[in-house]
Amino acid sequence: MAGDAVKLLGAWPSPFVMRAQIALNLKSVGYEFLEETLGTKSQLLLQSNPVHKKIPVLIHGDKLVCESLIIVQYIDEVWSSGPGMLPSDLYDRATARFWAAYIDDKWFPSLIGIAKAQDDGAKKAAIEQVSEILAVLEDAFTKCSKGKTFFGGDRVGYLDIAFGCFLGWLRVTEKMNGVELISRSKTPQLAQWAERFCADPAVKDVMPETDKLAEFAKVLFAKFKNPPSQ
Ligand SMILES: N[C@@H](CCC(=O)N[C@@H](CS)C(=O)NCC(=O)O)C(=O)O
Repeated sequence: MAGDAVKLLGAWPSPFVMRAQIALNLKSVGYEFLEETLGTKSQLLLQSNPVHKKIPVLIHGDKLVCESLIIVQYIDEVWSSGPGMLPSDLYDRATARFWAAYIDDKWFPSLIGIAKAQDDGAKKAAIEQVSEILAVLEDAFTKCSKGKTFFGGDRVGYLDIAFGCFLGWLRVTEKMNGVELISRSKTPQLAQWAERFCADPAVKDVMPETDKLAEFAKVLFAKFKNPPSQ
């Protein structure tokens, strides 16, 4: 099973796709990347993820796995030799899953809320909300890392992947709005963690370059302001 061909249906700007890429890199699993164009849906995508019609989709032999965090756990379990991505302690595992859900439910929507804000007041409120969430995550880092370098301990793990995949979009948001969201003065632990995460060999080749992502973001965010008429 582990030896079956692996393909990943994705797109380079997608943080969710990056989760699967980092997990595959951590396990040294070779894969073919099938690039989707965001904004359109290929026949392969519609067939592979008929429920949500979203990327990423992991195609492993004849098996299809959807939803990025489920894909990360699938990769961890199928290529099980070496250290696991979730903590070995059961309570720590539950805690990592709790924070991963918080990141998808609260953190990313609030980050995107900055781009969606329609006026300066709404933008200021959205930036404040993101800062409050980052303060919560700074505290979560202290508790989860237990003095080590990553949320998962000595190496990049499940929660590092769940949160770290958004660092490119965070940098773009900082750049486009002239603000610091994660910084040594405001969130010192997250600032150091972010540097280490982006420099990790499993991450650095798949983390999009900020200027390139910013160009993509400009086009996307313009659509938030002026949605195409139906
Ligand atoms: N919960 C999903 C979210 C995936 C997602 O939102 N993917 C975006 C690309 S970043 C997508 O496919 N969007 C197309 C659409 O919403 O139609 C996951 O974790 O995999």
